[in-house]
Amino acid sequence: MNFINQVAFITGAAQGLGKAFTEALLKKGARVCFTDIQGEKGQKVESDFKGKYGQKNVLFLTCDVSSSQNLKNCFQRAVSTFGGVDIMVNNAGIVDEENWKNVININLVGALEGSMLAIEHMRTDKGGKGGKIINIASTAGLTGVFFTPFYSAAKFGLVGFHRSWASNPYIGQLGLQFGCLCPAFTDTAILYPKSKSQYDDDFKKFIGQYGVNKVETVVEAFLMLVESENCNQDIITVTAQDGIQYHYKENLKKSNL
Ligand SMILES: NC(=O)C1=CN([C@@H]2O[C@H](COP(=O)(O)OP(=O)(O)OC[C@H]3O[C@@H](n4cnc5c(N)ncnc54)[C@H](O)[C@@H]3O)[C@@H](O)[C@H]2O)C=CC1
Ligand SMILES: CCCCCC(=O)CC\C=C/C=C/C=C/[C@@H](O)[C@@H](O)CCCC(=O)O
Repeated sequence: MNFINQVAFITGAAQGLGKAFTEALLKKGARVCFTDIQGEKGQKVESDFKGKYGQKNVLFLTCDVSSSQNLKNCFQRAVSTFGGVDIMVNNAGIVDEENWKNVININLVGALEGSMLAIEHMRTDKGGKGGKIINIASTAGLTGVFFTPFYSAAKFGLVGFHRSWASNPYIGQLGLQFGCLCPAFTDTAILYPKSKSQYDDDFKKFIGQYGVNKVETVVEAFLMLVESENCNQDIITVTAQDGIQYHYKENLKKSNL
């Protein structure tokens, strides 16, 4: 599938998974507005991507998802630059258990606000063209994680929001699809939080036991959601042990996640 005429908006995308999702969509012909709180880093990536994928297909905006106004302005800028947004990817996230209200504001509130901007823009009963809202949660949103309870709480909240919207019986009439990606540990900077914790050794043991996903595998799972004719209600997990696994509403109930 190619994404010619499709426009994506991605948060937290100057590095890591968001950057890789941005490049994967650009390679397939989409136009992408990618955003991040790290302005300088994002601008360097923008210049690289513009060279590879075309000046008119790429836009970087400095954006802090914990600021409602900043996120709204950036979303509107993407709409006015590209003529609309078809795929919203709420990806920005942090691990910072000491400053846990930031974790809730970025990982949960930021993703909910991003989703609401996309819903209002895309819903066909309000003149939109429909679209996909992909939330990047985590397996920590499906199972408790003792060393990052606040992170896990934020991701559980995001999965709950995804499931609630995805199960809305009127979703087809609104032209919306909700897909959710839940990777386990993946080889990006987030695995190395700046602050130390009493659980660092447990964390290392955990990682040693469960392994770490390659970014490419998570990108493959992401593309399964965005390329699907209808990804609504889909939750995809990616673990080093079991690889990519689809969980539809029914079999998720039966699984132990
Ligand atoms: N790498 C992993 O093991 C896993 C990551 N995830 C999720 O994937 C998403 C992406 O994380 P990674 O690429 O792994 O980590 P990363 O740390 O490389 O990327 C996160 C990005 O979010 C940005 N960001 C942080 N605060 C922000 C804010 N207030 N506004 C906008 N952008 C902000 C950062 O600048 C960074 O570019 C996160 O939501 C994370 O929770 C989920 C499961 C596993
Ligand atoms: C089965 C759970 C999979 C969860 C996968 C993720 O979403 C990855 C989360 C990313 C990083 C976690 C890092 C944890 C580090 C620990 O050492 C922690 O105790 C450190 C907390 C440091 C802090 O408060 O900033």
